Amino acid sequence: MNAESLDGRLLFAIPKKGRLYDKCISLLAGADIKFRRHHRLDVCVALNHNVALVFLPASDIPSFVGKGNVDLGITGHDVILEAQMQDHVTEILRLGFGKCALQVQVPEHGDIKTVDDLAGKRVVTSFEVLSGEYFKGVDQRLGLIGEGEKQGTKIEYVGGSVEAACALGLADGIVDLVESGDTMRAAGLHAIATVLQTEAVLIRSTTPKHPHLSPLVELITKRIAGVIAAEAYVVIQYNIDRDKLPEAKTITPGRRAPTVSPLEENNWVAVSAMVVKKKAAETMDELVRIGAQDIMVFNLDNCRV
Ligand SMILES: Nc1ncnc2c1ncn2[C@@H]1O[C@H](COP(=O)(O)OP(=O)(O)OP(=O)(O)O)[C@@H](O)[C@H]1O
Ligand SMILES: O=P(O)(O)OC[C@H]1O[C@H](OP(=O)(O)OP(=O)(O)O)[C@H](O)[C@@H]1O
Repeated sequence: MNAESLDGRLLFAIPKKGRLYDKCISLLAGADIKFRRHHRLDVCVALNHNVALVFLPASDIPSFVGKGNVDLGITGHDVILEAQMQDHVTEILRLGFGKCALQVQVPEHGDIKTVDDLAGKRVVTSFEVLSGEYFKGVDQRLGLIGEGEKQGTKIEYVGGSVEAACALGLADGIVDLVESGDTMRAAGLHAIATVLQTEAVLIRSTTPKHPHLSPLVELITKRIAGVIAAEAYVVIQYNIDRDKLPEAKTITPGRRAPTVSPLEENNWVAVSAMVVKKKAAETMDELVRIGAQDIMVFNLDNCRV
């Protein structure tokens, strides 16, 4: 790989490992962005687009995109705020994975029960900016900073294994990401407040360095949006008496409108519509209740919405 082979290509940053990696790789496949990554190389050109993929730590992606070094990226909403890049990057698409919450946690059986109890004590985190802002608000409200002798909450950075900090005597509480809560519970902690909800997002620079690449950014965005929608929706198809159609349409309104076709049977129609995958079973129950028959549900491989 040399610098010339990247010339003129759209640079697209992907997390090189961690929680977002696998999902990003399957999104690229769904969007038909083909690449062959050589062992240990963090940059590779796409085989079928004017794109080069750059594999970076998720937490570095906001500043690479924000400063215009790369044109497009996938990372967590949380790390954009932590890198203070929210004014420099535009979140163009929420991706529906990497969903978790940044939470304040304390030992389950300790004396500290609330955020106010923790204020003024020691907090360990990998999110020192977001935690600092959060506790600044708490400290101000409690009068711990500003006038007088009292001390504000002490925020200390660690790069990983944050959940061990209380047991090791380094902290009275921590601020860390929680998805299932397994890590938190295994460490004997529980959450007492939520700082932020987050998920993975597709981002571009707010002031792009290569505006001529905008059509390619839009094409990739539409393809990725299609992959996300295909994962979130199913197609439901059923037959129903035409007299029940108004009710059926309220149960399956589709994204724009349901497709209704006449059947070769007096007064019966076939209906098909996109339905949110999570609500498919519930929707089928409601259709059965109003007399629908031959109800079928199909997964989508891909779509454009
Ligand atoms: N348990 C989780 N569930 C869902 N999303 C998560 C979870 N943990 C982290 N994320 C999301 O993934 C992003 C990257 O976190 P991750 O811990 O995978 O990154 P990393 O620090 O680059 O990897 P590693 O911890 O292996 O060094 C986070 O900023 C967050 O947006
Ligand atoms: O609520 P849970 O489902 O248990 O997920 C939360 C854990 O996931 C993340 O770490 P990860 O496992 O990605 O590893 P890391 O600590 O090396 O970042 C996060 O830092 C928590 O430790």
